[in-house]
Amino acid sequence: MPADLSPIDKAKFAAAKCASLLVEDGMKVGLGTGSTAAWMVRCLGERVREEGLRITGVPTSTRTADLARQLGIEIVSLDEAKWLDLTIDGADEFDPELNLIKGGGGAHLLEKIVATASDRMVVIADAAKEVAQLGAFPLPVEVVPFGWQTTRTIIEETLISMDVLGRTTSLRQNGSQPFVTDEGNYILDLHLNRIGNPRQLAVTLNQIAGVVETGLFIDICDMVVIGGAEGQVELRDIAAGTVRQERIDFPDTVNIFTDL
Ligand SMILES: O=C(CO)[C@H](O)[C@H](O)COP(=O)(O)O
Repeated sequence: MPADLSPIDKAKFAAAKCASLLVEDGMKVGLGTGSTAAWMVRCLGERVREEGLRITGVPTSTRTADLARQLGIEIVSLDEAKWLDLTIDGADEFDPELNLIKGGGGAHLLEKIVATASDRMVVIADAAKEVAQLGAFPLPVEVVPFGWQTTRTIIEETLISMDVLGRTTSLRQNGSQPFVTDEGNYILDLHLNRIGNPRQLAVTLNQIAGVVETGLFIDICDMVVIGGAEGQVELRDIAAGTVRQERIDFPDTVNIFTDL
């Protein structure tokens, strides 16, 4: 087992490796964004190289596109692919109904478009992402830069009538500048602590002019693969009512991680 990987990275790797095995030859696959998704892209790259797996990937960010290209995965735009067999992505939180908060990496707009254009969305996560109720992770809301301060005020006023515990917002920064998404927008992080009704909140926020998309993914995720630091994985499919446990063997050399 590689000595230099932290327990959390081992957990992310286990989930990513397990989900990468769901990909079959000829599939069109949505490639998520973030550190867990990056492991999955590396695992798919390994399968492309070593098994000759033929897949077409649709990346959800420039970061993921760059990584996939480097690893020899053929990538196309969503417009070229049109519809996908499967999207595999990380998440910041998931609840018992597999509703999600995403957007910690600022890519949730493209991630949501890609996930909803897929037959199945599989989330890969470590156990720390599981929550009884969404909201401890600040909810990312992508907003158009034009008039963003007005949009922020309207969001804050709207939150007064919502079933949430906290109501402060912050503009995501990249150093001393606002963080800018791949689509040229800003991100407001909503510090809500607990979201009583995620479905209602998502619909309400999406009605505000200037809001492009929220990081709430409601009824989009089909299955979560939860990885553990010892290589154990749990596959939870709420709709099918199944929970499956498996074990993923870690590669026994350090190099395989750096080579992936
Ligand atoms: O939504 C995302 C990016 O927009 C990521 O999937 C989410 O932030 C999880 O990231 P990580 O796997 O690094 O914990």
